[in-house]
Amino acid sequence: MEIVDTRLPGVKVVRPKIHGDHRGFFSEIFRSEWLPQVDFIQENLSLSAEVGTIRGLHYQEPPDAQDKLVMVVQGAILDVAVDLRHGSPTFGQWVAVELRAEDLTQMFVPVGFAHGFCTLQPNTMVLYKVSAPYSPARDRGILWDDPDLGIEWPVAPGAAILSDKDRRLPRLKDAEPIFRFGG
Ligand SMILES: Cc1cn([C@H]2C[C@H](O)[C@@H](COP(=O)(O)OP(=O)(O)O[C@H]3O[C@@H](C)C(=O)[C@@H](O)[C@H]3O)O2)c(=O)[nH]c1=O
Repeated sequence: MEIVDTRLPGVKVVRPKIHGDHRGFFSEIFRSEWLPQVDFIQENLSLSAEVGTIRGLHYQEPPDAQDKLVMVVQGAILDVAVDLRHGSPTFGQWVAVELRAEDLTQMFVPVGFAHGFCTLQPNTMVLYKVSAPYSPARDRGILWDDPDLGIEWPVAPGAAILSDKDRRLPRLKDAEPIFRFGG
């Protein structure tokens, strides 16, 4: 297993060791000691049928703000985290990592960041642990194509498949400031 930092401090890439043999492979995809500061309490699985499906950019308000550890068990995604912490040197910046079922690469997205992804293959299944329970009342988001973010999504403008909820999300500049850097 290898954990590497990304250009956004706090967002990490986790690469589990894959033990291949004539049957297939075995892999430890999570150990609590890898992320000792985090206590995951819920696990989610989503299936996106079409290439170019975008889910995001999502976060929950405290006290139900969530750390997330995201992986793909079928297909592939471009996984994105955006720094929402006001006062952070990287506020409004994003990082994107390709996660593929073949290599089991994972992205750790801590509290204070929005999370979203775009599917790169049909029938992509994303499995992710979260450190706080789902709270519809505290569910928030930022518009996926907010021009102030400039995220380079791998889908042509107009071709993205989105939920109605995600189409109506605010831009970062219009979102309530919730997270403060260092607080
Ligand atoms: C996220 C979530 C949704 N739901 C329900 C609500 C709704 O009826 C249905 C679909 O919900 P959504 O449209 O919010 O699902 P989705 O757009 O896949 O939301 C997810 O997107 C990714 C990017 C994340 O980071 C997650 O935290 C989560 O926000 O599932 C739960 O019951 N528990 C949950 O934890």
